[in-house]
Amino acid sequence: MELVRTVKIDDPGSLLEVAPHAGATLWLRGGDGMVAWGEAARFEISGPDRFDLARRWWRRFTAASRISDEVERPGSGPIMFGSFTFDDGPGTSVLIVPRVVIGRRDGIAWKTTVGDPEEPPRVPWARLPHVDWRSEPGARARWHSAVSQAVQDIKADRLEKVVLARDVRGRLAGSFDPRSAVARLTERFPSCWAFAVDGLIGASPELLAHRVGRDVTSLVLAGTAWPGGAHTLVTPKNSVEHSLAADSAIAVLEQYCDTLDVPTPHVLRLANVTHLATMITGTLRGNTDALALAGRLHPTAAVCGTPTHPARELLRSLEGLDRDRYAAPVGWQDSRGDGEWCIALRCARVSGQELRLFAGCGIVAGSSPAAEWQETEAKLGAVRDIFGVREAVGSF
Ligand SMILES: C=C(O[C@@H]1C=C(C(=O)O)C=C[C@H]1O)C(=O)O
Repeated sequence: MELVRTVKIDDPGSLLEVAPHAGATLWLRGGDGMVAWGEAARFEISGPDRFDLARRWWRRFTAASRISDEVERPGSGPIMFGSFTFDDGPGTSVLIVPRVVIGRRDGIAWKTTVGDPEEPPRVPWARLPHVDWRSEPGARARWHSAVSQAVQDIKADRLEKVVLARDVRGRLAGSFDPRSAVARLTERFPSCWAFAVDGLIGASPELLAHRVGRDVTSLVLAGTAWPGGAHTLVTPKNSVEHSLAADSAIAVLEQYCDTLDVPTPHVLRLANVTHLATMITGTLRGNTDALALAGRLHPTAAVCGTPTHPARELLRSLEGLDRDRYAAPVGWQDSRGDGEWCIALRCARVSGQELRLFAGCGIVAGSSPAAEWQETEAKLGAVRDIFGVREAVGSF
């Protein structure tokens, strides 16, 4: 039985600077969050039951741990980070229990250790390498025909909305250090959740499920405008796209919450795009954990469509894409069941020297292929642009 110990520590300063090497797990927002390293346990799963299997495994892990936690806040004590696949298959979802976690939230900082880990050597940050982007002949034509087909299906009342996505691949010309990538992302997207979990890096603006005790929050985004493209965010098309996404989250959260507050949508401004956003808050009826909520919410109509099943079938046939861990829950959970699960958007999967970026957008009856292409380009810019910036920002 391993001892999981959390102690209060002095403010560590920049959390990113504390991460000792490029293999660290990172979860940051507005300067706070957690950095973690080492692996006390790892669990890989696939299939339609992946969320329930993950929760069961996590319950067993925490039940088998001896816990000493002098902080007792969300994220302290035993914690796992996870990244799930969008689809039931192929691909694996992963949970990682780090050996060491340094966290900070609301002015309180802590260190959690599992067992008695050795201090790893500190490896200086590597600059972000040059990327050779792969040219994709025919990608634009394929996109146009997929969007046109989706619009036809929607006009023929086969469904109301489908979210179509595409990927862009590149080859890294040198070694990749997620600390450098996340540093750039947090600078450019301070209101987003910047992460590096098992080779998935990104800065997501969309919170699928956040649970602290009985309080639940879900930030639903859908409806996008971007500089040089669609200037107007509040249009009938975007309002339809948005309300379908919000409704899909409300329909699930209603089943678990005694009270639910759904304000009118607000405008979320990011460096590359603006979104219509609805911040749903609720009070849980029972003790549903954050990952259970995320698993039930996934996939919302922000990343799949309405109704869910036909949209999922249509996107699968039109995209010709393995979404891998894009557009699926990424986040963390502690032993109390508190946690923070985002939708992995504005992200890239790094494996070896290969880099794969993803972006998608909601298609409704009023969508045009050219505008939706531009929308994916604006969203892809979130990660693509960090490779174009050459100045150092951390301790390289
Ligand atoms: C699918 C993505 O984004 C989602 C789709 C949006 C839209 O269609 O307007 C907006 C925000 C996200 O919910 C993505 O970034 O890849």
